[in-house]
Amino acid sequence: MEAECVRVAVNIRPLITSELLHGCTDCISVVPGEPQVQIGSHCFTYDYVYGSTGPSSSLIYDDCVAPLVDAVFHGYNATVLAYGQTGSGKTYTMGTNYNGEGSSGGIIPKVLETIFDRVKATNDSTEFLIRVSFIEIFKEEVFDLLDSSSSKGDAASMAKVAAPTRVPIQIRESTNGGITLAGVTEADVKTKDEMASYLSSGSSSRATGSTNMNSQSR
Ligand SMILES: Nc1ncnc2c1ncn2[C@@H]1O[C@H](COP(=O)(O)OP(=O)(O)OP(=O)(O)O)[C@@H](O)[C@H]1O
Repeated sequence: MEAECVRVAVNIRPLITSELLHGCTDCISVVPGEPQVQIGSHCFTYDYVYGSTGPSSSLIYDDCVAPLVDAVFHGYNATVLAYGQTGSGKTYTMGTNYNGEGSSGGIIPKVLETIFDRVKATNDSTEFLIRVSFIEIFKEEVFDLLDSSSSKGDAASMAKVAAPTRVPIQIRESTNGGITLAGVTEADVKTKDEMASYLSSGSSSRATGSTNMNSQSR
């Protein structure tokens, strides 16, 4: 593991069709050979920069995520957090909309694949228990996306809205100071396909507001 507990990578997405049609041009450039970007006269340095004229985005998993999956098998906890304004490419980068078909370059599908390949390759005397939860924080409330009793968003609509009947779950602090999500679904999964199907059904329950910047997302 690297010495830093938190490492930050920037993934610069290419301009999407609607931006090209509006005559937009890139506002960000990568400083050659450096994990640094330049916007106007300002430079920002990160641990990694991908996309645009920098290293290919396909390297993100191997550089940033594979060491975390490996650490999980050694008893560590790991988090991959995508952060950015609407339409900046979080869903694409994470592969959240992956439905199990074909291959996706996203981070989550690759994590699923690695976990199950590793379990398969591990000595039969080791028992693994893999559970999956999928939650959404929407307008400061937490929703369980794997709760089958909650209504789903209207998948046919381009502009999905929060289903009004969804009941938020409570965030609680346990006696040992840990944070728990009261009653959140923790589904046991035994195969990659099973895990991908939870990802797919959970994704379809997300309450995604359509904005000018992400109306192409799906
Ligand atoms: N690296 C990339 N290469 C090509 N297209 C990309 C890339 N990243 C994002 N896109 C495209 O840009 C659009 C917006 O991306 P995405 O939906 O992932 O944004 P988001 O940050 O998840 O938005 P929101 O917060 O509104 O959900 C989509 O059409 C997506 O396919």
